[in-house]
Amino acid sequence: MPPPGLSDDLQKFNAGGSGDWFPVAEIRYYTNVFIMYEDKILLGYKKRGLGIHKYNGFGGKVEPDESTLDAALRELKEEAGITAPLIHAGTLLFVVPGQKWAHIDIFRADEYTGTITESDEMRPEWFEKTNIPFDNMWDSDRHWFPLLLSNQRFSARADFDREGEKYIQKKWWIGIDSKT
Ligand SMILES: Nc1[nH]c(=O)nc2c1ncn2[C@H]1C[C@H](O)[C@@H](COP(=O)(O)OP(=O)(O)OP(=O)(O)O)O1
Repeated sequence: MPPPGLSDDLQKFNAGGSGDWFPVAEIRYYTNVFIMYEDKILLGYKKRGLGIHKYNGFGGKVEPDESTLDAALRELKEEAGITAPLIHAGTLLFVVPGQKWAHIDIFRADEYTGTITESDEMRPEWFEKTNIPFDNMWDSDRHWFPLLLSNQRFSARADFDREGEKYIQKKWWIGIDSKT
């Protein structure tokens, strides 16, 4: 059974961790964009803020007056200097006790236009798809990346305990979204 917050008709891909799911909280919407090209994927090294020193896709909060897709395009331009024909790849619920749930819409594209440019927030860097720096990324990503890379839509939930500045993954559940 998928955990609270995910739809009932997902096919389980993997799950792990222990304990109870954290209680329901208000949702805040975010985006995250991954650009692929041939055998490579573009990640950004985060230079400031939450997730500093981790590699991630390009993204951030959805503003009240914009669609999720518009937010994803805006963040891709702001953080990496490019634009791309984005496809919705999946969603991730990032849950930390005492905070709003982050509902992250994840997009992918296999091409882009513009010149990849470092920003104040992110330093873009290409990685071979066979050599992704999972040890230097959010811990949940290694569990859903196989679906992102194989073009299978997914919905995932990852609950993290917070210890000071550190986020420690406690429990996760990844499902394949076969509706689309
Ligand atoms: N790849 C990822 N895997 C994961 O498990 N959690 C992620 C994630 N990317 C982001 N998160 C979580 C961390 C954070 O709580 C939330 C939003 O993170 P972001 O880095 O996108 O947002 P920012 O706070 O930088 O937003 P902006 O200031 O609008 O750029 O989602």
